[in-house]
Amino acid sequence: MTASPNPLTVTITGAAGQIGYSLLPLLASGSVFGRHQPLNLHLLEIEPAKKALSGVVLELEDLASPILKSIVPTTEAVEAFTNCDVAILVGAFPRRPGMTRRDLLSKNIPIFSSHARILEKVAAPDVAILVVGNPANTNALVLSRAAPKLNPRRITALTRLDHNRAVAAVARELSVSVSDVSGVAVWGNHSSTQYPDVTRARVDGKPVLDRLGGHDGVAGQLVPSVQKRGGAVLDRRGATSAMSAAAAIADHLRSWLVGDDADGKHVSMAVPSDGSYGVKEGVWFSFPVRCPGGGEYEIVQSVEFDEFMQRYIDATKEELFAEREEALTLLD
Ligand SMILES: NC(=O)C1=CN([C@@H]2O[C@H](COP(=O)(O)OP(=O)(O)OC[C@H]3O[C@@H](n4cnc5c(N)ncnc54)[C@H](O)[C@@H]3O)[C@@H](O)[C@H]2O)C=CC1
Ligand SMILES: O=C([O-])CC(=O)C(=O)O
Repeated sequence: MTASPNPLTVTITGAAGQIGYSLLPLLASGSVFGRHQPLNLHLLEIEPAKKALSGVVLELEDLASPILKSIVPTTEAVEAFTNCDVAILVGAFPRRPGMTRRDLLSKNIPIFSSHARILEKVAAPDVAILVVGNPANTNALVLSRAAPKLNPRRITALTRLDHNRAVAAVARELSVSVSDVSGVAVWGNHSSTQYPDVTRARVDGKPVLDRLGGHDGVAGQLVPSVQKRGGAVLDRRGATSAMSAAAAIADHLRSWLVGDDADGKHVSMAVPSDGSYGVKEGVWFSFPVRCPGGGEYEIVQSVEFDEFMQRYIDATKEELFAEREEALTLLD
């Protein structure tokens, strides 16, 4: 996506929530779509958050951003999604204590299917959609089922936060700069079954698995620490990750829609499975992808699985197909 003199219309749902609050300044500063790309921001919230949203709008105005051409706060999804080029779907029903993933799904299916139907009708025809609200992978599937006219390749879900967590963990462990780390990928679901694969990690192009403790070392420490990182933040902050989630949304959109991986590194993104690596079609699965920019992506095809890796992939794949079955039952 090269900067266009025409404003890009970006819709953020759940805009007055914690992630919205950290994401909006990144958008307004131009650090996502570029400092010369004018933006219209459409901010969707639910009625109880209307007043808080109006406060967020005051702050957005006070950023005095030269690229913000208009700000539309609304509680009407049709108004929010009309002509939108990019939809960032953050607004979701939150997980409450004691809720299972099925309970969470049943609360979120109506939200994502109703947004899907409206997006299909009123958004720009090639709207690019990023699903953030949890359970993100399966909400993306629900969205696609409810809006069959939307191109599934234009619907992605966020696992870049997990990817960034894994890259940062390798860098910390080896006391190197994150920019020297490559070859890390996150596979599967944005949940504790995700597989953050650091077995192919490289620093300055050299393999580092041995320095990370080999298969046993990473299975005992680094992998579970990335899988449970969201819980660790929740435990200390008393709230879920928001600053790092917003930064990951910015990274995801930049890679996917602008294209910033010219240095040859791949990134991780949940995209519709196409049979790659034995993941049958029908779920949004996180794969390593390369993004040339302009909304294209290619799943990296060259990774060889050993038994160690296959076990993790099977576990996260099974969870996603089980979530799919539950979602399809609830959708019927
Ligand atoms: N995929 C990922 O890596 C991550 C996903 N998340 C998920 O992102 C979501 C949002 O997180 P936070 O901003 O921290 O939550 P939050 O609760 O602070 O904000 C969510 C906002 O969504 C709004 N909302 C609820 N239903 C809505 C609807 N139907 N339409 C429009 N807005 C609606 C709420 O009023 C609230 O302001 C959660 O589902 C969370 O689990 C959070 C971190 C990482
Ligand atoms: O469970 C949540 O809402 C937070 C989350 O996804 C994460 O931190 O990865």
